[in-house]
Amino acid sequence: MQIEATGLGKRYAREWIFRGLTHTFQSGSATAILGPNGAGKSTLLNTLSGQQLPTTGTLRYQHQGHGVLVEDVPKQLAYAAPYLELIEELTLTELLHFHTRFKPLRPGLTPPRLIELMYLSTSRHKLVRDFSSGMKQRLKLALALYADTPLLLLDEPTTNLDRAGVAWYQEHVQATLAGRTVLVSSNVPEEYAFCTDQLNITDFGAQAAR
Ligand SMILES: Nc1ncnc2c1ncn2[C@@H]1O[C@H](COP(=O)(O)OP(=O)(O)OP(=O)(O)O)[C@@H](O)[C@H]1O
Repeated sequence: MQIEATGLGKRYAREWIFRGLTHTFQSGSATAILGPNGAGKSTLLNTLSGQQLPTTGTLRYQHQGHGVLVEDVPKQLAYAAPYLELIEELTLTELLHFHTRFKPLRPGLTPPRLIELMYLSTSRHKLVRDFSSGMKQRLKLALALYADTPLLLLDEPTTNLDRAGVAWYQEHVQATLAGRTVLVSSNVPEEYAFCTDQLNITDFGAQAAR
């Protein structure tokens, strides 16, 4: 999916978070959105994906040569972020069956196979509430990485992951990149080493916006 932002700006009350962003995220590209804590990376991801309205500017979306309305973007989007919750009162198997009714997995991939890919076979009947924070993060990432969507947003993807978890993320993000537009909000180089483009929010963030 291609996202074309023109003169994009976002303000909360009197505070501009970013302003004057004109940039095209090409179909099939992977872009790291960089900047210090509080610079506005998550706000930008949420604005680019149509989940928050911009204060100024316009966004246009295209997929396979056709325009996509902003209200249809959520269907085309997979998103993993620390502030997005899992349904914790379900078991892992129940959650995968429920979630994938709305956000199907890539063709040929089944929930049992996804459980194997996450190395969570022994926890398949465990309540998600009882998962460790690293297990929950691996689950959030797997649901996003292996969703059949042309747009993938990853906000601080290695939050709560140990070394093995980071290596798992790097392997599986690489395996699921092809044909997708990927945006990664990050401060950690190992999270976005695969990205071909970088956008530093401080170039059009709060400081620049004043
Ligand atoms: N709903 C909101 N209302 C008011 N201010 C907000 C809201 N959401 C975020 N902000 C402010 O916008 C600024 C940018 O926050 P944001 O979470 O986008 O930054 P970030 O770069 O993702 O930070 P971090 O790296 O710490 O996750 C912060 O000053 C934050 O307080």
